[in-house]
Amino acid sequence: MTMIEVRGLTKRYGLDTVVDDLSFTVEPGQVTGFLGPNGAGKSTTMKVILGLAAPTSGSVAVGGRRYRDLPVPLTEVGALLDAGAVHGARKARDHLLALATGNGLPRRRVDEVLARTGLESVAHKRAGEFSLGMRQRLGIAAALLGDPWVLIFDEPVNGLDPEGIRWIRDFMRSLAREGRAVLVSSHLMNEMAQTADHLVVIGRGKLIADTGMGEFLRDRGEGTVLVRTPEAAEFALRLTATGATVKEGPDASLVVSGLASEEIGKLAAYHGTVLSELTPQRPSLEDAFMELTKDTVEYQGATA
Ligand SMILES: Nc1ncnc2c1ncn2[C@@H]1O[C@H](COP(=O)(O)OP(=O)(O)OP(=O)(O)O)[C@@H](O)[C@H]1O
Repeated sequence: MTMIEVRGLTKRYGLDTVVDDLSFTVEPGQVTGFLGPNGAGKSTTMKVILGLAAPTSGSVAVGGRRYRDLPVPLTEVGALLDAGAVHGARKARDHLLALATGNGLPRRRVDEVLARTGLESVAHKRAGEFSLGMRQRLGIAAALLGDPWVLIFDEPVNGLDPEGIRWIRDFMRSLAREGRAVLVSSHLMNEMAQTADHLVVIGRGKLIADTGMGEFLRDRGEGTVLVRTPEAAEFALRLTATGATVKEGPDASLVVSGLASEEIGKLAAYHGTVLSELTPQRPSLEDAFMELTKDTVEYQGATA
């Protein structure tokens, strides 16, 4: 069953069309990356899904229903929009308890989500004393209170250190493995490549791409292979003879395209060529994303 369905969504603020006839779906059991440059309309779309902003036209459904028709919304969809939103003077556990009782959810859920997000030992600390990473965990704990099948995270890794980023990434993947639908926004392609199974890319409120992550990576080229050998010139000739394209890389290395690393290794073995490095290079996702969205970036620098 499709968990989030956005159909022909348009949102205008005054004369500005912030979301423009946008349609996409978010499926269960996977992380869907919602990607776009700053100001593309990601947060606005998420707010409409969560009933925090009304669509100008079009529709959004969560589990087949509009947000406002969900009897207990927290049990259907949880969201992390702004980690700073927690009242700083409140203790973490009290914050979650207030949310649980206010929404008619069992109190035991508070301890369950504290455990799940690794916050048990700081449950009695004030949220104001939390680091950004801890505040994000608290926000995620709140989103999970109602054990919802749909989760929405707006730029959850912004400003986090590598450990915090890794934690959130693994957490989102574990939620998807449980069969939940996870929609997560970012303006960083590389971040998405490590997290998302599916990609929805928007620019200036319009859909630019809606594709599986694997498909996106394949379409953006096979990538290249970095090769180092003391016999660079000779091996380069052998490579080009097979139809591969060879360019000079950093420090006298070779950058090979059109031939997989396994084939390059076999070729070297056949000719008795010593290789000191054979490294497949990931296609530059950030470049692919910039290329995709370049016409939609609102404010380009003078040199762009
Ligand atoms: N309440 C509002 N009133 C008027 N304009 C708004 C409002 N909310 C958002 N906007 C405008 O809508 C556009 C899209 O904003 P939005 O926050 O949805 O983009 P975004 O893709 O989430 O970007 P970012 O990554 O910068 O948060 C921006 O130009 C923003 O100024």
